[in-house]
Amino acid sequence: MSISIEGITKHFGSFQALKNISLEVPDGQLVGLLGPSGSGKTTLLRIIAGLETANEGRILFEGEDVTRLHVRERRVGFVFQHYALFRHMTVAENVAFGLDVLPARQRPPAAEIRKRVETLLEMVQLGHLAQRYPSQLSGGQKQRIALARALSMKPKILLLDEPFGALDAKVRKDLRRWLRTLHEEFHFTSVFVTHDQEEALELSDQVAVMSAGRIEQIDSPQQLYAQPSSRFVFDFMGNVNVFAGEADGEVLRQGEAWVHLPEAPAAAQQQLYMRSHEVRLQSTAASHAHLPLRIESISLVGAEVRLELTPLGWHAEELWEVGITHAQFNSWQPSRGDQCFAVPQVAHAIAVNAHTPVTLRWRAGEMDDPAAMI
Ligand SMILES: Nc1ncnc2c1ncn2[C@@H]1O[C@H](COP(=O)(O)OP(=O)(O)OP(=O)(O)O)[C@@H](O)[C@H]1O
Repeated sequence: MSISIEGITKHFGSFQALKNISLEVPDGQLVGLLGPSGSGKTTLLRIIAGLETANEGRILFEGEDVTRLHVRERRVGFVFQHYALFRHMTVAENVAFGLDVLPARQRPPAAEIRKRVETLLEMVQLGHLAQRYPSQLSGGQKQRIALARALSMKPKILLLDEPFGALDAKVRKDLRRWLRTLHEEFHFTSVFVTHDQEEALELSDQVAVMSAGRIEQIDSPQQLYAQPSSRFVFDFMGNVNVFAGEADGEVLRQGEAWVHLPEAPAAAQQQLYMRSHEVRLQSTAASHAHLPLRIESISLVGAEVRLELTPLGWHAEELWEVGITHAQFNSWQPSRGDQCFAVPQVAHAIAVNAHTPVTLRWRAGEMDDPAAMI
């Protein structure tokens, strides 16, 4: 079932929490609402659910206007960060709860409810815990039960508010993978809230990045990462290396550092944003960039070796961070205090008062000195 969000505005007194939000969630998609605390994610989710009313705008499910429908009539499933299971009920009773309390006319026969609960518990792989009480479950298990309970009403739409927020990193990762599988198998449409960019990128078909009550960008995870449409999205999507300089023709300079841009920029004051994988390190400067750095720290992070670097003879607000492979690390054998040069492969230029970055690429070949490559 598709969800259309059309021009939603929400005020709390004089404070405007949502500013003209529009978003299309196609049938069967999983859409993540990503943004810092207070950006309006939960408020938007509650408006979709019918737990909160908007001041302006409409919500449509499969083309039908549900803006004025009561939460019960919208028939959506919810999962919240805090599992909210009933402590005095067993796992099976918790999952059956929504069905048990239906008016007699709508309630399925007891045998069917039992069967449905069994199927749901199998689905979340917790059939063997049916007779336990919530206090006897781990956090991850409780959250799976909460999900089974939300699915007991066979919702076509499932809304999740930081569903894995309170769990440790390993359990979160397992649950994400498992939610994705469930989603594909049962084909519901989901909107979930998170402030964790890794979670949003891993789970979503589309991510809506929110900031101060607005949607900054809606895109697939790949597109969002490759082509952030604003400075805010860039900053929010994880570590980024910044070189701020003054353009002199095609050359951007600051202190002893310079970068020869593929073309002269429109404005003199520019910032180049480069993600860790868009920069290489060399033992000498490349022909198009002179960005000397000193190694501050070296840490092994899973499959890569991450270096933190300080600019030498120029300034950056934050340390630079570049990842290299273990093979590169082993042949180079760098130590703290060693010097090297950053070589941008791709950079995103943002003029000082501008909002939207321009992506710059240097032609391979003119870029690297093979002898100096690390
Ligand atoms: N009932 C309310 N009354 C007044 N202000 C509210 C109310 N609910 C939310 N707000 C305000 O609206 C803004 C958006 O809140 P919301 O909970 O939607 O943000 P969020 O992005 O989900 O944040 P978080 O990640 O911290 O949960 C916040 O500034 C919040 O203080």
